[in-house]
Order: sequence, then structure tokens, then C-alpha cells
Amino acid sequence: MDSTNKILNKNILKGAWSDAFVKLHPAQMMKNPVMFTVEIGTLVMIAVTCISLFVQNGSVGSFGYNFVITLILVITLLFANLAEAIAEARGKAQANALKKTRTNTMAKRLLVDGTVKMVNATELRKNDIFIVEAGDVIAADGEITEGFASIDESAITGESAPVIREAETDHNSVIGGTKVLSDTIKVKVTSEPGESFLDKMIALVEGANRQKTPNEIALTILLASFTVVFLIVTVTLQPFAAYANTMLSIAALVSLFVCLIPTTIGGLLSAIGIAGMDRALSANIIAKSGKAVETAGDIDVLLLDKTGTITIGNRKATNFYALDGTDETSFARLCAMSSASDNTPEGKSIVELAESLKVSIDDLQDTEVNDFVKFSAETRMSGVDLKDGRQIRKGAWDAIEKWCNIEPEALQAFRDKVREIAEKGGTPLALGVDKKAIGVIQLEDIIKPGIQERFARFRKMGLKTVMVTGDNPLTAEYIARQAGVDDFIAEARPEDKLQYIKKEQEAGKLVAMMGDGTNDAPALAQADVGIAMNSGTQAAKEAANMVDLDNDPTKLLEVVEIGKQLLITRGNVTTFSIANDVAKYFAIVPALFAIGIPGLNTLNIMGLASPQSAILSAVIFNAVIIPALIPLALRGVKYRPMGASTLLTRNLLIYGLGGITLPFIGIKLIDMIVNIFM
Ligand SMILES: Nc1ncnc2c1ncn2[C@@H]1O[C@H](COP(=O)(O)OP(=O)(O)OP(=O)(O)O)[C@@H](O)[C@H]1O
Ligand SMILES: [K+]
Ligand SMILES: [Mg+2]
Repeated sequence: MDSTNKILNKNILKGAWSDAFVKLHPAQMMKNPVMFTVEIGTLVMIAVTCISLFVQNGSVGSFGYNFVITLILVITLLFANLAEAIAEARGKAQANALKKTRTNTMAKRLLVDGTVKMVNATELRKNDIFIVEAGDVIAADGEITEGFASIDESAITGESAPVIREAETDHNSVIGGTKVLSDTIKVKVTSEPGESFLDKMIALVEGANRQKTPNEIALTILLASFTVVFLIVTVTLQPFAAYANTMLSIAALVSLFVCLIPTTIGGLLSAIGIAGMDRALSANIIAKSGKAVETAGDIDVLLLDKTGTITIGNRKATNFYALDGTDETSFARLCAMSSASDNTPEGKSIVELAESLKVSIDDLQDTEVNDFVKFSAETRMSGVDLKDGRQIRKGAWDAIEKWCNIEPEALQAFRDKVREIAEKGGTPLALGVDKKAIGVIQLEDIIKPGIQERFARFRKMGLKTVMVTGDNPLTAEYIARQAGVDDFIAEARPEDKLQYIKKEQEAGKLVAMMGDGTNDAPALAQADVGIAMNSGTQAAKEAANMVDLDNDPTKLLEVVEIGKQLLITRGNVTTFSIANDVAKYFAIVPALFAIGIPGLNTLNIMGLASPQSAILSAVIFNAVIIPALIPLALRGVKYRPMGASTLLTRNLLIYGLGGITLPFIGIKLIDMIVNIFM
């Protein structure tokens, strides 16, 4: 996706200003209790300003002063709305760009009688089959049921390199609006019109159905209770003032109240949340909810697939080891035969290796084959049943050992070979014919360069990384140690992943996982943060709460960092806001009572010119701090990996201490400027 780094540009600002006015509507303001009370205070001040045109007394005050205070309060409201509007506007700009890619194409729909009919894309319904040829734009979201093709997905992902999508694999999904570059595929429609991936994505970036996350709701409630407390503080100040012979005007009380309540975080809260979603989007992550992004920041355990995540792409067969009694060539042929209909990368690489040894199975006739046994993660085997009754199976060594009746004397040689391959990090696939183990195939994995540093970074962040693999424990241990992950699950079946996640969750941990296969769907759904690859199966994408457009399994790292950044930004602005409010109390109150209670004058360290100018300076400061922090809210506080307690201390120092000192300096400066005019 085209991610503009510019936080503010002219067009966005223009639209955002008018939105800021629209958002003044009480029905909208009510969603934000802190700012809503400011709006009520503003209405009170409008009334007081009107009255002061006719009546003049101590509590009503002068028209001019009331007018200025009212104006600043309105500006405060607009600034808060502006923050949200700017955050939303960036999403709207992205949505508009996406809408442009939504073209209405024609589709070659395949009818039941086998004929092809040209139809409009809007006429396609779920489960319809259509044919896409090289050069065609894919008319709807779907799964390839036949064939493979290279596809240009740049319209959606912004990535210009073509991708391969293939039937019967874990990367069989295609997206409407993308273009087939080569080959012909049959696609089964997976979404009804109007519910496509693109439609959902547009709705998402537009923020049309953005809902407050549980954390946001909790914080909103907390801020609302602060507001109530400060309302009481302000109201009880009045009898105290009367006792001290000080006249507090309505303008002073309303201003004091607005200064004390947490308007800074109140005004920036939703902008911070939207910006977090935006950052995820810029990383080509489609988060189905703000909650998912937020949860990512709190993750304790990361589950990562071995193949393709920790190791590069696919495993390849590199060696055939025939056991005693079988000659090399016939063993290679049997290996290839066992893979005749095995479309997994492993299966294909076995046929290729056999071909490189001049062994071909092109002469294998359909008439010889009775049944193909497809690979499944459950059985961890694949193979063929021949018409002559022979059964050929290859698979994980323990699965083959169970399937075969290996003679005790042969068992040792078999296990030795398996161990030898596994100890070097290879995957041993055993081959059995008619319940007899006749050899072992060596598959090799290559660990991704730079992956060790990534895991070191995770560790620094306090995260536990767990490698999950269907491989045997020896291979798994070797790869895990090389890559530097904290733990591994070997011989993992889909339900083992699910169990592991449940176990960690029961211990109070938040778990993230990335996956692409239908097999991964239950675990993706169970995980607190489940990321599916965009190329993955429909089931995986539906179960997950995020989709990665780049299909990059290491994206989990970025997602966690984006989540952490969101949480930290919100935490820091909250700390800053509350520290600010407390400081304002001590800045203004002594100034207010300086005349009535001369003793308080010693507390009036700031030496503000008059109670009026103290109040005025404080409301101005209170208003301008909101736009001053908009860039920080949108960009986010930079995240550096460190322990939670170091981070807390650091942030308290910067944002807490900063929050307490800044109002004293800011209000004093404004007071000096204001007094030039007063
Ligand atoms: N095409 C195949 N035919 C037969 N057996 C296979 C095939 N592919 C893999 N296996 C065996 O089944 C085991 C489980 O495979 P599975 O795809 O579930 O996990 P994996 O590919 O090893 O692990 P991961 O991809 O999660 O790192 C493999 O370790 C291997 O021993
Ligand atoms: K405030
Ligand atoms: Mg696999």
C-alpha cells in the first residue's frame, strides 16, 4: 500500500478542519465524555457571555473577558476534533486510492454443462467457478481449484514482484482486482458481491465501523471518573472562595474545571488508536479490529512455523539412501512413484531429484494406479496404491515405522540412518513398500540469514519464541538451536498447536501465531493474535484476526512492535496529560486566591500578573497542548526493545516529570504575552 510518511498535508488539513466542526454535534461528542463536559462548559459560557452583555456583577464578569474565554473553549473542542479528523482523513485517502483499483471486469464463468459464459463480475456468487487466463483481471475473490498462475497483486499490496498461486496448496487464494500474468486457472468464488476483501479493506481504512477497544473503553471510564473528581474539586472551591472573601466568576470556575480534567488525552485518545491501525496498514497488515493491534503489543509468546518462517521457502530432497537389499535406481523410482500425485513442495522435489538421477516416472500409467494417497498433516504420510496390489508410502519416519513391520535386525540400520540425517538438521522421510521399510529420503532446510538477530530482539522485548514443526524432535532441536528460538514443538499436528496455545493461555499468557494453511485455522482462531498470510487458504484468513498482504512470516515482529508502540504512546500521553492537570491546579489556584488570602502568595511562585490572566493563560495553554501533541499521537512514541520496568521508569521520567514542569513554563510565558494586551 502506498504509505505517505507525511503526517499532515494541505489537503488532509483542509478536510479535517471542516470535519472538526461537524464533530461538534453533541451526539458525536458524547462518545468522548471528557470533551463532552468541555462542550457543556462551553455552552454555559456562551450563555454567561450573552448575559454579561446586560448584567454586570462579580460572578458574571465582563463581556470581553467572557467572550475570550468562550472562544478559547470552542478552539479547545475544535483542536480535539481536529486530531481525530486528521487521523481519519489519512485512512480516507488510502480508501480512495483503493476504490480506484476496484474495477468492474467481466468474468468467464464456467457453467455446469462445461460451457463458458461471459458475465459481469457483479453477477458472480459464492461457489461459482470462473476461468482466468493470462492477461485477465481476476473478477472476484476465490480459491484456485485447478492449475497455477503467476499473479500481479500490486494493486492490493503495492508489491510489484509477481506471486505464484496454486491449487491444492496453502497458497491457493486469489483476490479480485489482481491480474493473472501467465497460465490459466479455475477459481471458485469465496465471497458474495460487496463483501470482497477489497470492500472489507476499504471499510476498514475508512474507519466506518471502528469500535472502541476494551482498553480504550477502560481508559475512557477512568478519564470520566477523573472528570467527576475534578468537577467536585471545582464546585467545592466556590464556598471556600466565599469564605476567603474572593470572588470567583463563572468564567474562572469553568476554565479551572476544563484545565483540570484530562483534556489532552481525552482529545487525542481516538487519534492514537486510529494511527495505530494506520501504522499496521502501512506495514501491509490488515487488522480486522483495533483490538487485535492493541493485543499484539502485549503478546508474551510467539508461535512460528519452521518451514518458510525460520527456514527459507521449501524443503528440498537432496539424497536417497536405499537400505540393504534395494538397488539405488529402483529405490529412486519407488521414491518418485510415491510422489506421483504429491503436489507438496517436498513431493515435487523428490520427483526432481529422481529425474536428476535419470529416473523418470513418465511411463507410470493410470492403469497401474489404483489410488493416490494424498499427504495429510494427520497421517504424515503420502503415497500410491498400485493395481498389482503393491502399496508405496513415504512419510515421517515414525509414521512409516508404525505402518511397516520392520524386522528387529533391520530396525537398527533404519533408525541409524534417520538419526544421522536428523542430527544434521535434515528431515528424514522414510519409504515403505508393502509394509517393509526400504530406505530414507533426505530433505534439507536452510535457515534464513539474519533470523538469529530477530530472535535476539524478541528476547530483549521479553517475548518467548516457539518453533512449531511437523518434523521429528532431532531435526527440530537442531534447527531451533541454530536459529536461537526459546522452545520448540516437534511432530506437531494441527491439534498440538491448538493445545499448546490453550496451555499458555491458561497460564495467563497472550499468544500470537502466524499461519497459512486450513490446518492452521483452529490455532489461528484460538490465538490472541492470529495472522494469516494473504496467500493462505480462505479458512486460515477467516480464522485469523490479521492478514499479511506480503505473506512474510516474520511480519509478526513488526506487528508486535506496532502494538507496543500504540500502547506506549497511549500510556505516555495519559501520564503527560494527568501530570499536566495536577500541575495546572498548583499553578492557577494560588494565583486565584492571592488577593483574598495573602498568605497563599508565597505559593504563587509563578508570579502571574492577575487572577484573570492566570486563568486565561491556563486555558490557552490547555488548548494549544492538544495540537502540539497531534504529531506525536499520530507518529507514535518510538519503541526501543527493553524490559518493562526500565521502560516504565523512563517514561515516567520523561512524560511524568515533563508533564509536571511544562505547564509552569508554558503558562508563565503565555501570561507574559497576554499581559502585553491586557
Ligand atoms: N509430502 C509429504 N509426504 C509424506 N510425508 C511428508 C510430506 N511432507 C512432509 N512429510 C512428513 O510429515 C511431517 C509433518 O509435515 P507437516 O507439513 O505437518 O509439517 P512440517 O512441514 O514438517 O513442519 P512445518 O512446515 O510446520 O515447519 C514432516 O516432518 C515430514 O516428516
Ligand atoms: K486539561
Ligand atoms: Mg509442511
